[in-house]
Amino acid sequence: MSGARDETVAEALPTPPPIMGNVPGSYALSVFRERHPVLVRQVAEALPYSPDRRRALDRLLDEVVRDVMEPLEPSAHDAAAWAEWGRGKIGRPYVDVPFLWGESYFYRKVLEATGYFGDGPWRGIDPFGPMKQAELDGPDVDGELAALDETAALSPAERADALLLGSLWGNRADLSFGVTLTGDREKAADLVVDDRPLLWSLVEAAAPGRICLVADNAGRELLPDLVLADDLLACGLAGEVVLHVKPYPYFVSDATPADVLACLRRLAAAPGRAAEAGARLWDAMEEGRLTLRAHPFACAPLPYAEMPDDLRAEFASASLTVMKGDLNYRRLVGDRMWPASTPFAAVTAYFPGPVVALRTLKSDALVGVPERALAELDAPGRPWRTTGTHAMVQARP
Ligand SMILES: O=P(O)(O)OC[C@@]1(O)O[C@H](CO)[C@@H](O)[C@@H]1O
Repeated sequence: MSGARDETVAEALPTPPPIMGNVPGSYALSVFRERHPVLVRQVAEALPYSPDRRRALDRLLDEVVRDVMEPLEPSAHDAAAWAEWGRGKIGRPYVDVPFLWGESYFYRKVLEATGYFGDGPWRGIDPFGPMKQAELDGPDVDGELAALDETAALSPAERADALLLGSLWGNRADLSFGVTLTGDREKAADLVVDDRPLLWSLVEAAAPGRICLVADNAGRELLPDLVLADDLLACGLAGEVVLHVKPYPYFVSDATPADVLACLRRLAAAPGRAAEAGARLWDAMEEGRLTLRAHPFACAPLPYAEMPDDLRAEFASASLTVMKGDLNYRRLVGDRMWPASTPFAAVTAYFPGPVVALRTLKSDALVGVPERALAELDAPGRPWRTTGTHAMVQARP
């Protein structure tokens, strides 16, 4: 696809309005009204915060319930950046600004309340750490890692595909490395779009390429992401995997460098093939074949179309960028009210290289689904766009 043609396609697309939180009955409104207050209470209970932090969390709860975005403390290291991004937004209700923006700001305010960037003892303490740790220690993970041993019976192509599906469904956070072909067929049936053939042709054509894997959640999603990265490196489909994570805690479970290390340790401590993968990944990090990035833009309230030049150059130099999860999908397509049949290639034409989205559907942003498929999905009258029951693999060369 030539760059010139991409721009023409992009220009031809009318840009729909952003998804907002102030639409009665919408998923976005429920996030602000129901999810955020609960989350603030959960964070407050997860650690023995000192009285000053508890008061700050109470104030945040009040802010969320009153629904007015208050400014960051002027002393915050990033106060100026947020004031600039938030021009015309701060002071308004969370629900009256674009959904992506309001949510992002809320997570920044959680870190302010818990003192994550402050000078006190809570500096650098992940407020979502206890939840992440509980997930990683949970009994399900043992079973999921043990199931990796079943991949020994598969051909390299079957194994790569099974691990890809494990990584994809890991985004639902109830992943399973159920790698039997029956399991794969069941999972494939819930794929709203399945561009796996294009994905693998891109990977193979560039092998051993440099693959950027833009991670989403820690724990039970990051483990299968790492296992997939290991397989790509081990079978020579990738010469280098660049794993992009968040520089600091975000959207509850988003992966940070500390979470990557926790997952590597979890793999190394497991029996069987999981431990072997963990050992290879450890070596790959030491040798620079698996590298970590934690770019500040990963926590910016902005779509990828507005990414800074250094990140653009990074993605441009990759043979493929894989975007994991719902939030990355929203940022990739701009979190707008696209008619769902709008072509994925047209919406992502701005992206500086081949790109694949691996995502379970957990919010309203949706493109690239043909009208007929939409009608079939809508027919039973059950929600499918925001429940995580369906997934998609969308690729653009
Ligand atoms: O990126 P993930 O983990 O797949 O999904 C994150 C997400 O579903 O959680 C939010 C609800 O708080 C949504 O706005 C958002 O898209």
